[in-house]
Amino acid sequence: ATTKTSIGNFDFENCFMNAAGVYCYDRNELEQLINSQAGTFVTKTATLQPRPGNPEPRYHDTALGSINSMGLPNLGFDYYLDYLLELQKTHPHRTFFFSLVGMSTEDTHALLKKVQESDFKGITELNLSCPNVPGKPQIAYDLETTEKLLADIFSYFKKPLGVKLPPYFDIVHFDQAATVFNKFPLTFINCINSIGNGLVIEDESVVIKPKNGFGGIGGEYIKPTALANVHAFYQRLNPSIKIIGTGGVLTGQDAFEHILCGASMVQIGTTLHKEGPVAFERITNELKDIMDKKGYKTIEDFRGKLKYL
Ligand SMILES: O=C(O)c1[nH]c(=O)[nH]c(=O)c1I
Repeated sequence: ATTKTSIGNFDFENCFMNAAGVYCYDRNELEQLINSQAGTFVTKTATLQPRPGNPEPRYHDTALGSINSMGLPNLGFDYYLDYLLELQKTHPHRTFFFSLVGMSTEDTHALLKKVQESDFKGITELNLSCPNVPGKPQIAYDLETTEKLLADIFSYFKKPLGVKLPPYFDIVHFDQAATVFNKFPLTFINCINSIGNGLVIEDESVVIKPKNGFGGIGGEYIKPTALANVHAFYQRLNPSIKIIGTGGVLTGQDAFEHILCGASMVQIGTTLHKEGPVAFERITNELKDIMDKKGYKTIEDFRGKLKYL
């Protein structure tokens, strides 16, 4: 079996990659992803200026997953663009993802105009779902603002673009959100970001410093919500808008379920943070074993074919 995939006009040797924020802060980490079994990588979400992020401790692993309130720490847009342009020379046949978001609507447009005018040939992931910048809402929970933002963006942005979404929890919200996304030539949507503003307690205390311990939840806790978001949008979106499945992937079986729900690419966050880039080899082999046992040669043989009772 092969776990290769495609998104838009891009082909990838493997349908696994990191989730933005994990193992993608600088050149050192990104190089490790390039040299791993991952099919591609996405950068840490970049802002116009570098950001130190929230006070530490701001990330904590638990038995069932993780909680984080990083606060968008990153080395700034130019650092990541420079590296991505360098990779276009050293790895001309590979396509990478550039995650970004502005701290204001104006900044978001400034960033995307810089990408549009640059020689960047990869895929842009606009993060509409950061839950950890105090005072800043998760943009994609405001569908009116999201529609206006996408309408303005697509008036000038002509390169491949997808959006990173927070989890939705109401069928009516799936309907309303899909109606908005279907209006635009999106290359993909990525479901889901961490479940925002959870609380993890050990003994009598929170485990992270920012926001009195409130942070985005990842790992085993979130797979049912992640699968539901992947499948809800798979059922509702134009087939031209691919779906990246993120959330709760620990094993090949978890990845199989994301693809069964409609995902064309699977991102790994918490498990990558805990295990390191070798996780890509393990999970890829586990998925290939499942496919071989079931007689599936490619992921297209079962993608989206979730059975109902
Ligand atoms: O706190 C973060 O940096 C962060 N953390 C997340 O869990 N998701 C996000 O999109 C972001 I931008």
